[in-house]
Amino acid sequence: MSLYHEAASILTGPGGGGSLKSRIYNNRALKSSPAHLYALVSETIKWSDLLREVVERSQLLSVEKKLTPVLAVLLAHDLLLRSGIAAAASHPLKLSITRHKTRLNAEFVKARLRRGFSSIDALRASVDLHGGSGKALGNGGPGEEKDGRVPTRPLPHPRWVRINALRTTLEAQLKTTFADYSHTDTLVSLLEAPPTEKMLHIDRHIPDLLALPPRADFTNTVAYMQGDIILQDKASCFPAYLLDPSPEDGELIDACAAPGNKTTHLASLLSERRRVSGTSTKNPSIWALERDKTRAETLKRMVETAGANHMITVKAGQDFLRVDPGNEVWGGVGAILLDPSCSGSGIVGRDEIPRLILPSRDTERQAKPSNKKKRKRGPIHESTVSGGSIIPPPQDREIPSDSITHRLSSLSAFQLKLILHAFRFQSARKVVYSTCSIHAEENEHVVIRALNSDIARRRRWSVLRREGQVVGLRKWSTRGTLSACEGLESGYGDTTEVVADACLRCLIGDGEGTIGFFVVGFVRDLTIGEDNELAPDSGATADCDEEEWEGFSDILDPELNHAWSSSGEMPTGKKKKRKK
Ligand SMILES: C[S@@+](CC[C@H](N)C(=O)[O-])C[C@H]1O[C@@H](n2cnc3c(N)ncnc32)[C@H](O)[C@@H]1O
Repeated sequence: MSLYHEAASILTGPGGGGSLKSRIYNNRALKSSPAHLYALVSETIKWSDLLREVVERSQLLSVEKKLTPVLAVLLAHDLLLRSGIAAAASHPLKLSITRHKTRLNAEFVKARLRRGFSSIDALRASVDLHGGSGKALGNGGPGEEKDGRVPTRPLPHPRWVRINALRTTLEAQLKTTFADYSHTDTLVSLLEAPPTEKMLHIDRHIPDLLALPPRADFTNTVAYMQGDIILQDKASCFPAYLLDPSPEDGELIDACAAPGNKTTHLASLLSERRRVSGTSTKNPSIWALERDKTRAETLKRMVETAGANHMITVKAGQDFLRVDPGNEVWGGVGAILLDPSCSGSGIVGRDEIPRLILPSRDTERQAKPSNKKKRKRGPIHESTVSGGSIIPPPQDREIPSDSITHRLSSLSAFQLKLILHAFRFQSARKVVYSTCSIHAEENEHVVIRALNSDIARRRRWSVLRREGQVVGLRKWSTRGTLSACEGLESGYGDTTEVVADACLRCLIGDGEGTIGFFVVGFVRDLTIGEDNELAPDSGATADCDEEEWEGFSDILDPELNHAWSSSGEMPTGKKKKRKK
């Protein structure tokens, strides 16, 4: 049996327990060198997300009928990432892949560029850092276009705690809940300290945000139970802070609100601004829209616990796309926060298990997305390698073959629709859009399409430039990926560089302790009227079909430091068991 057939049998055969390494090294029936086999299998798993894409786009499997998806990714790995196929020149496996070398190479280059990497070395560094080509997607390489800084080793994820200004102050919490904590100036020293150390770091970008050691648990504290403190990842605090809500904005909409982290953050920021400016109003000024009625219940409870009932009106079951922006009810809305469902690829922990992702043979479907609505899809892996041990694919589960590319394309179409819909609100002058995705398709590409839209040009929407951003985020150094921002149509006022610099990205594992995240602001110049040269707005987005696949909603997990869980776990004083 060749090296590749042996590797394929390891990847698709029954697990049998033990680590991947021990299973290879202890298997005396294998003919290939264990070191060679282990390197091939583990590296192919790491690169499989990208290799899957290359194989699918080259249509290799529809031509080479004898190749299985596993063999295809193994061979593509050696052809594209190593020195070539380890087999005799006339070996049928070698021939089956080398005759497609040119096309595979071209698709490999495109896949690299789609992820925003200018060189193979930068892509390799990111894949090594993140342990996979899926996680590296769209990151633009950690620091690649910034300062070439690639962290040498991953640091643990801190616990982030947001102080809720509706109920308390940072000073009060430092004197009570965190009274016996020492302070450190740097996040790195906090993360390098023993996990039991009572230490905190006051964040330098987001006001009222604290970093605590990864294992710190506050869910039993009075402050947590009464909503004085909220567990919320740092990146998740960017959108409300970037929107910078002020009394002059009038009313605000949080269009995709549940479970309510960003809604309550908006309320906290706004109440602080009101307090400082002496503006007082008893009227609610934030509309929290949530399409999913069950999730809206969690939202309501979160709003209540945060003490924000007097500021927030929850519209349970309300689809933002079904709201008429011209209706007078919304006439006072000056700012909109959009944090829609996304692929969730930036969420730490969700994708920690390295997975073998295999290509589909169904290239016809790849070329033409199905029109079926709302089909939820499962994971696209066949085998899962957990902590180095192989878990065979569940026998009773259909193995869906849809590609990530199609998921991203339907998600991004939906995300764009939401932005264009927000642009239609008569008095809106600020929109913030965010995702917990690392994919450029859901981030910079959506921004460019939004800026190129008729409605943006007609109503004079542009990006919120870096110099106009709140001070903490102006200082944030990781910006949008330049190459992913190309494609601005002529006539748009800002350059690609300005747009990329306006976008903010959070990277996993770059030492800042965030999940993978993207956020951008749009602003509208109300001093000049609409551009009537352009065709009148048809309002068409509201009538469009829903997206095919909804993607992840911000499933909040106390273990991962994302506020309360989507199952509705709230600070009741009793810990409920979460469903896994
Ligand atoms: C990523 S989550 C939002 C997380 C929330 N912003 C937070 O920070 O807690 C996306 C939410 O948007 C909701 N959603 C998706 N499409 C929507 C739409 N068209 N109108 C209203 N809500 C929508 C989903 O049900 C989901 O609860």
